[in-house]
Amino acid sequence: MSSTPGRFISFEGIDGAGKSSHIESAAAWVRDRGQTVVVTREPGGTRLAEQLRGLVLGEAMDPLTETLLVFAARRDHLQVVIEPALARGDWVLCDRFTDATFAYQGGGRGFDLTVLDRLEDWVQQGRQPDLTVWFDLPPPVAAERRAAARAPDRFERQDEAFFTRVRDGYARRCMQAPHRFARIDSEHPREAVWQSIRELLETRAW
Ligand SMILES: Nc1ncnc2c1ncn2[C@@H]1O[C@H](COP(=O)(O)OP(=O)(O)O)[C@@H](O)[C@H]1O
Ligand SMILES: Cc1cn([C@H]2C[C@H](O)[C@@H](COP(=O)(O)OP(=O)(O)O)O2)c(=O)[nH]c1=O
Repeated sequence: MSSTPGRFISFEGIDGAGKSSHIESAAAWVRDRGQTVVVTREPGGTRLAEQLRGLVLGEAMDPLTETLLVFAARRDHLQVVIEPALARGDWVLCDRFTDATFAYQGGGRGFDLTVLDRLEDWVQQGRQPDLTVWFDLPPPVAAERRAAARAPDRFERQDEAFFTRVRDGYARRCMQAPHRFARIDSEHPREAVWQSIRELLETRAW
């Protein structure tokens, strides 16, 4: 049995911002405090949603198709993994959630935000993360980090202007939900970034 009710924490930011580098450390930190933790990601997190992820990251498609696929993956993920975990009292740490759709499909692709609002309502039925950690850094710095780290997927091949719109999309969501969002300056060295995350978990997640 968990000693506190579960929390749903999402990790967001443009590609190369540092989410993956910190999510396992955050999970270990929470586990050390006696909680059961589920680490998961979007698009993905279930057998079906991982298949949809492969399509979204690999196949050319129009923005509406892309949007419907990420929300279909999210629906399955919520029903199969996230809601059952929260009902058990587990903590769910999720590498990206719906803010990514507003940032990438809304900001990056220019897709209609009012349609995204409606899909969010239908798919999530009011479910939102308790805390969203937004790793923010300038697109050129993220591009340098990515270039040093891995081969690009369909999104990572986009130009700087695309990632500037994605970043602006995150900034808009942050302004709309300041109680939920926490911005971390991830241009800082890794240890400083981790320190900020730890402080955030101590003060806003517990
Ligand atoms: N604070 C940091 N300073 C410098 N490099 C970093 C920092 N955080 C992460 N990196 C490196 O940047 C690259 C992208 O980080 P990653 O965690 O994969 O980003 P994301 O999951 O947000 O796409 C990796 O090579 C990682 O080692
Ligand atoms: C969740 C989500 C992700 N994405 C994109 C952003 C990322 O470029 C990609 C996968 O995210 P991510 O897991 O961060 O990629 P990686 O494992 O390569 O670090 O999917 C969307 O466009 N919309 C969404 O709703």
